[in-house]
Amino acid sequence: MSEGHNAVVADPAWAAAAEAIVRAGRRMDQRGWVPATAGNISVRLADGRIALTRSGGHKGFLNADDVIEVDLQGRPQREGDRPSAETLLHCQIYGNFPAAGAVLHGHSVAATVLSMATKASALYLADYEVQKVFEGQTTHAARVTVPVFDNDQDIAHLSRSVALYLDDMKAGYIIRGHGVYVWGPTMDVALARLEGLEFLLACELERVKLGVPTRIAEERL
Ligand SMILES: CSC[C@@H](O)[C@@H](O)C(=O)COP(=O)(O)O
Ligand SMILES: [Zn+2]
Repeated sequence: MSEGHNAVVADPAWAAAAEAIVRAGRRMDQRGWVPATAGNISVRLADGRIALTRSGGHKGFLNADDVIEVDLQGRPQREGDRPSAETLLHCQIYGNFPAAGAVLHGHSVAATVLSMATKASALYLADYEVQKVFEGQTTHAARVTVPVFDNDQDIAHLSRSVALYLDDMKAGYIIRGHGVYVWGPTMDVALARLEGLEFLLACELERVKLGVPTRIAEERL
């Protein structure tokens, strides 16, 4: 169990992680991806500690004290700390991907609306140059699958559905009517992937609104 994190000066690695989370929250808020108190953000430090947002705060107005430590099972490391409601989804990503260093969750309009406009269990992104922001993607001439899971307030139950597909995810995943989860080896990479995914979902939403053909879902939106 670590000391409290108010004395961040004494722990530069923790201070850097908290600062990365605060900056990411501001960025996500500027883009309209974390309305009200939506969203959660975490970083895994080199020593394995997980820094995560407290539950219930506005992610655009975070400060270092809004970032708390949890272990890989999601247990807060300081008595009284209330971690994100979706802590288990962060821990699942860190447990599954040893190289994951940051996890981002947002509630954009595009992710929310597109995932509610179909009952399909995946959305597809194809023919876009920006797909290359995702891991292993080298060309627009490909189709990137983004799994969609039905929303569930039982996060342990939801995580068991996610677990079945986690190894094959190139661009993160979507929870229906809720939002996206994206990760990367560093906060900068995770933010770039989130920005790429949100850009592509926004493009698809525009196409649906224009009534032009799209390959976003295998059934018609
Ligand atoms: C505005 S309600 C959103 C929450 O239910 C949840 O989905 C969320 O993203 C934020 O929860 P939090 O507990 O602050 O991490
Ligand atoms: Zn959420």
